[in-house]
Amino acid sequence: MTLKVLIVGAGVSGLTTLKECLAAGFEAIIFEAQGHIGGQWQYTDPDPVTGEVHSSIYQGTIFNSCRDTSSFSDFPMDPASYSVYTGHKQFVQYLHEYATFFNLMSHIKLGTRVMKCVQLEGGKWEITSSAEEGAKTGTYDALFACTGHNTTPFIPQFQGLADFKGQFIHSHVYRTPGAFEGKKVAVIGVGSSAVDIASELAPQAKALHVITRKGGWIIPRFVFGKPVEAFDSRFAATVLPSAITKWAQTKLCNLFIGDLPPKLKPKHGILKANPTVRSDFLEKIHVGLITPHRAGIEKFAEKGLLLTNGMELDVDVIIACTGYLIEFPYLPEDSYRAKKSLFIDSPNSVNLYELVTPPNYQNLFIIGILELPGPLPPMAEIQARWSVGILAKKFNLPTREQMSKSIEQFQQHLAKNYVHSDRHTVTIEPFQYADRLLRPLHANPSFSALFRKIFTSNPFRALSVLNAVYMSIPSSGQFRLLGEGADQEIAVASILRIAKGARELSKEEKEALRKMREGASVP
Ligand SMILES: NC(=O)C1=CN([C@@H]2O[C@H](COP(=O)(O)OP(=O)(O)OC[C@H]3O[C@@H](n4cnc5c(N)ncnc54)[C@H](OP(=O)(O)O)[C@@H]3O)[C@@H](O)[C@H]2O)C=CC1
Repeated sequence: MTLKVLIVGAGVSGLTTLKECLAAGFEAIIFEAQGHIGGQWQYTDPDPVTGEVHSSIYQGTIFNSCRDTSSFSDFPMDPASYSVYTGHKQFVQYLHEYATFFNLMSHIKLGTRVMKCVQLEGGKWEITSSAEEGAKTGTYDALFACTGHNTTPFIPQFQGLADFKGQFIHSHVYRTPGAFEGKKVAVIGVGSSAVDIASELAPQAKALHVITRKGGWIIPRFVFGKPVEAFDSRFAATVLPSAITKWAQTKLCNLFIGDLPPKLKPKHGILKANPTVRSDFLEKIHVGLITPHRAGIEKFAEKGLLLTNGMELDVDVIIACTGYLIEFPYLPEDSYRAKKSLFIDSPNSVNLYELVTPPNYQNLFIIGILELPGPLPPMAEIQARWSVGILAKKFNLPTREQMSKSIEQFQQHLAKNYVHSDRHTVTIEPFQYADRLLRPLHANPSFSALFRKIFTSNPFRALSVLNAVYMSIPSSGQFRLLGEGADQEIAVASILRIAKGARELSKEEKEALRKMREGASVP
């Protein structure tokens, strides 16, 4: 019997989930509330009447990971069309190309908002949705929630917020720098939103303050002319002892960016917090355009802020870049939220086995709620393949008790290895996580499996692939080389082209894509 599957959201996670579901022969459909695909990555202007915005993307958003690592594993981004780091417009264009190439659009119902999902006895999901033609209810065998975790702004309960007479916004609604020209601005936080927004506003603002409690490592996009990820590798992440890798990464960072400004220099090590990527932020501090403050917020006052170090800031605008709440309003809350974490007490702690599926509900998969030093799209794709593998009975989930134990161990791991914060409740180490999820599909690119290929296929090519997978920039084709769902032709061609640094798709890639389009693309 064909499984009937509903996917909520047509962003990065929803599109790749749809593609995997169709490839497995499921009857799958996406319900997307907006009138377009792209999810968060589709920039939207504020509503002219209410001022509300859908996406958290601002005009200046540039992908934090580079083109060669960020594509889905079987659909490379052509360097002839895409820049080394893509802006949001280019990335949405890529998502459109992906959806067209894999014939996904006819399986997407735009303008359809999922309102409520209830699990029925026996495990099916009853879904209530609303669209222009009215509300509808349907029943599905499995449900994928792919609406991301950067939608609901997290605004801490700042004391005195109502007393502030200036403008207060969350980064979620920030779009362009123009409106802040000549203003005195305070930005709270030092995550990607804070660092991007501060860097955009600083040249035009009268004063630009950045307030951070813990400081942070700010990693440049380019190091010695290459994307910073070119200095990462599967070898460094999975073969070298982690102490050596961390030492080398810290040395490289220090060498390249110099000593961090004291107000920014964190006590924690380089990968103990989610990384923030931006090349010009430190420069803007060094030339006096941005003033960092190492303090918390004591309270808001009529004319600005009182910081916990006793400093008073007189400002016109305060932008809280304080992150987002993990929230799925259409799901039962106990299907994803941890009741109370023993290790990190945060509303963002989740009760999901492998950060995907809850032990207490069946056939529910949440794709794409991850934080990682690297790109989300290939990881969301792996989560989708893993979930589809479960539904297709390629392997079984462990027992409920085992899943709960594993969630507890993951929480312990977070508490031990990351700064305790609402930001670090879904943080993963990408290679280890990817391999764990791909292992039951026999698709993890292990050294031994790739090494064996030297004796069973063209040895020179197999050696080049092994070398590229372990020593080169971590491109996502490595996840399509083996096992269930493998597509060797496109995977090998794109891995080798990316390792070479060629400036356009290779002939082999074009040929592999042509064959996929003509024969193998999903219906
Ligand atoms: N270009 C891109 O690709 C972009 C990607 N993103 C992504 O979006 C996600 C969200 O990023 P972002 O919006 O920056 O949020 P983050 O959760 O990453 O950062 C929140 C920041 O706010 C601070 N903060 C939270 N609460 C308080 C408080 N009460 N007082 C003072 N400071 C506080 C945190 O400090 P502390 O550490 O002390 O808790 C942290 O510095 C991330 O995954 C990020 O990578 C965002 C923007 C651009």
